[in-house]
Amino acid sequence: MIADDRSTERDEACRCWCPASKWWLELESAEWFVVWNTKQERATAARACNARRRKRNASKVNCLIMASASQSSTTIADEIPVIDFLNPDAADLQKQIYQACSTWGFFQLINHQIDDALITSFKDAMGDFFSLPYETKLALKRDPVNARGYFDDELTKRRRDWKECLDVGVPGSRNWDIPDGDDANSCLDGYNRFPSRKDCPKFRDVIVEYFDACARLSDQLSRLLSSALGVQEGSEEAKLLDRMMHNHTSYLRMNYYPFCNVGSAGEEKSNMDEPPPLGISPHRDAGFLTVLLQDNDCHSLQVARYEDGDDKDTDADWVTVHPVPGSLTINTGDMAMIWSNGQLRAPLHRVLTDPNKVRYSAPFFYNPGYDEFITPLSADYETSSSSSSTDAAKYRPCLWGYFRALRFAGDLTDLGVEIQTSHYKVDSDSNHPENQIVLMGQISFQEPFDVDKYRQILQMS
Ligand SMILES: O=C(O)CCC(=O)C(=O)O
Ligand SMILES: [Fe+2]
Repeated sequence: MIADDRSTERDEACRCWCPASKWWLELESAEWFVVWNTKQERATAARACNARRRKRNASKVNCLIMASASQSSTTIADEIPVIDFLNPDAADLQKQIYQACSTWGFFQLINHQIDDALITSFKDAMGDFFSLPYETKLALKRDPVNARGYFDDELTKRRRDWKECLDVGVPGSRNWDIPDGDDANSCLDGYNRFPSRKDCPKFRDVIVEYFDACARLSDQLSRLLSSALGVQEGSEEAKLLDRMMHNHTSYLRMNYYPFCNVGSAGEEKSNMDEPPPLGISPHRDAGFLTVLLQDNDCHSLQVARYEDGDDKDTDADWVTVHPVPGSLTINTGDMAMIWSNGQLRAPLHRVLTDPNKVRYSAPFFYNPGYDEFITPLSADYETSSSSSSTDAAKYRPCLWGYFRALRFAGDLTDLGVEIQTSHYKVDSDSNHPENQIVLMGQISFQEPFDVDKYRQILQMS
């Protein structure tokens, strides 16, 4: 049984609150409550609900499926692969990573070799930062000409997230010793804004050390993925990764999710007749891969489960990613999906809010150089028949600096539809592949991108 005692007070429409998913359920009949105790029953319920939703052309039954996934999360979470980085069998390690990234797009990495003491200091540093007075954090606020810094007003897929963040990225000079605001440090994403040493004495040193450790780990993971995809070391195709090691444009995001006792319209919990807001709305990470440090106490990250060959975003079946103690959660992003011609998945995921607990997390986004055109590996733009020795390319080349600038613009301000990899599918009629060339002629990747200045071109796509 998943609903708490409020379920006994269901109204005509059989609405009830599901504490497991923290979501309202709209049900047509009470028998739906009891069918979710096993995975098999849950799958049957999901199929029946989908059929019912299609028939009624309604969106509400979605909630039922989301809730059912997290209800049985103790068993389902076990299915997100746990991979041991110290596996002595290199071929087996590659295979496991490939399998995880081509199905779930997520796995949990144990024995990742980032020091426990560093992780503890990093978590303490995050806690210190987010406990600063709001005005102190606000003084570091990001803006339309600097993507880095503090913010609490991010939009994901045009909806405001329930979180506070601080973004710190690799300096333009690639040298952490040069002062953050120095011209040498500016790049498309702007420049870093750290709290003062007076406010957070050890913060900068700890963040830089953790950042560098994540970059090294990301490089190792990318190479394992690349070998698993059959890319030969030293080959032309491997060069993207060689360059990425030196020209990556990664950033580390520190997330703080306050507990949430309001509905989506901001009313008090007692009056709530809307589902609560989300910590982060469903999205895919834009870069190559993400190294995520999760919160051991508050488990709110959910990933969409896909059936074989299924690539739909609607009707997602959500599975909670309970962090294995000591692990880092890894997922592949949009650029890995394009690069692998769709063999690796950029998984849809979201973060729930919690009515009682705060949560901290820190994704490190490992991103290519701004000027890289990410192109499907060993794929051919001429090939249309499956009898050819190379696969037909599924995506057109994607300029990372353009994709990143547009994603940032969409996080900051509502531009209409957010840029997605689907806009680069060979059969898409989107203007992005052409617009990226136009924009490339107008901007410099060594200068902060100005969202307001290029608003017109951003909205053209
Ligand atoms: O907080 C989390 O666990 C995930 C965060 C996330 O998905 C993101 O910041 O892109
Ligand atoms: Fe994410």
